[in-house]
Amino acid sequence: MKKKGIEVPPAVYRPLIGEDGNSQIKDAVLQFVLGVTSALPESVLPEFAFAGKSNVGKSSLLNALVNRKALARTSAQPGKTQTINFYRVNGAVYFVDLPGYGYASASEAVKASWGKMIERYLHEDKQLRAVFLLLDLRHAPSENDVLMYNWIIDQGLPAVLVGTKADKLKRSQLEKQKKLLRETLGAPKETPLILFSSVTKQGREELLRLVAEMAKQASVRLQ
Ligand SMILES: Nc1nc2c(ncn2[C@@H]2O[C@H](COP(=O)(O)OP(=O)(O)OP(=O)(O)O)[C@@H](O)[C@H]2O)c(=O)[nH]1
Ligand SMILES: [Mg+2]
Repeated sequence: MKKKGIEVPPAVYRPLIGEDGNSQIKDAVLQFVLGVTSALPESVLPEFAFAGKSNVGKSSLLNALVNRKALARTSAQPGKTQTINFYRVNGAVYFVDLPGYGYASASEAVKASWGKMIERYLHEDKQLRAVFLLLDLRHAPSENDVLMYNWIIDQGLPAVLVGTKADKLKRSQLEKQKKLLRETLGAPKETPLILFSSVTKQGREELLRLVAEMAKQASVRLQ
């Protein structure tokens, strides 16, 4: 398969987060948009993908991370993001916004082609360092969430669990949900689980620290 020849400027590494915990993100741009038949970009920067059910808050989380209101389009209606969108951040990493799964109103054919597109990206992309799996803290993980989690692990990729919409729950409920998420997915305690809210920005610093740390490490893929 012919890959798109894409010029990537030499990475001028700028940290994503300062010692004081403040964001050091100065620029975030949409660089590639992949459709069902697009070739994967030949990127040289580490990539971090955000996966999860439609409406779980992937695009909102991305905006919160880079401190922009509407860089990634969000919507109260599920099925907003329909392509794989690569955002280059600080010239150092890509944040990759994936279409959501489990979007009930999409036709079977559309669901199948999105599924294949996501699967191909997660399976073939060489720069992918980790997949952040987003789970709505108000619900138990779905069958699709469990499948996705296992699929990430089977690909030999590090998974990071992110419980979203933390602002909607009380502290006591949060602890219960954390336990439920881990148990349902069968995730070991070594797998990070971050509570996140794009409204209060809870979890933002923790998530950026994790990305910054993983960006420094060599690719983990055996391929
Ligand atoms: N209260 C609250 N609402 C949120 C949060 N994150 C996202 N939302 C809302 O949830 C809805 C879906 O958010 P998106 O970011 O578009 O979700 P998505 O996962 O990108 O959805 P798809 O692109 O359809 O897969 C929007 O109405 C957001 O405003 C959060 O942390 N707290
Ligand atoms: Mg989206």
